[in-house]
Amino acid sequence: MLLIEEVKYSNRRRVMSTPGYPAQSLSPYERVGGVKAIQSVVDHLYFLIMRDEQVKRYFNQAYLPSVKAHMVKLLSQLLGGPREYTGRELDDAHRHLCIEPEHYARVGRYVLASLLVHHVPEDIVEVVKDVLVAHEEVIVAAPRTGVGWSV
Ligand code: HEM
Repeated sequence: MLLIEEVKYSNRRRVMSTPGYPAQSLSPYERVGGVKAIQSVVDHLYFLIMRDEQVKRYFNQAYLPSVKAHMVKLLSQLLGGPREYTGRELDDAHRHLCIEPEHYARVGRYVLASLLVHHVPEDIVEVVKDVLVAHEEVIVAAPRTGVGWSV
């Protein structure tokens, strides 16, 4: 089962209606700038991860272009974009890595930092943060919730 599901937004922003154009509501995916913006966020995320001595070793055996492509699709789907994620379930993708809780928190902070430096609206950052907290137990070896989530 894919545990990260599309985030349902109750507070979809209404774009001001222009005479002749109907009001539209934008998904979080559209609000952040679509796939190009999400690719930039993910590039930045792995830039940070691969410069962190504590976490980069987990990726020694990984084929990074594929991991990044899957992360782009997962994040896009989470934010209400196309449902195109074809990677493994998150528990299957991470179980063999025996990830420590503090390393999950480090990567989580990098996710949030990457969103912030790309000027992703704060309400969307908050939703991603909630998703990260909620999915720690799927990804880490022995979860210890609630550690180190401030950026
Ligand atoms: C923060 C939440 C995380 C999400 C949403 C996430 C998401 C993903 C996704 C979508 C993949 C690709 C799956 C596939 O290709 O089938 C992946 C792979 C991977 N992730 Fe994560 N990940 C997270 C946290 C972490 C953390 C904390 C680490 C290590 C410190 C990590 C290390 C890896 C590695 C090494 C792979 C490649 C595994 C392999 O190829 O066997 N991930 N992750």
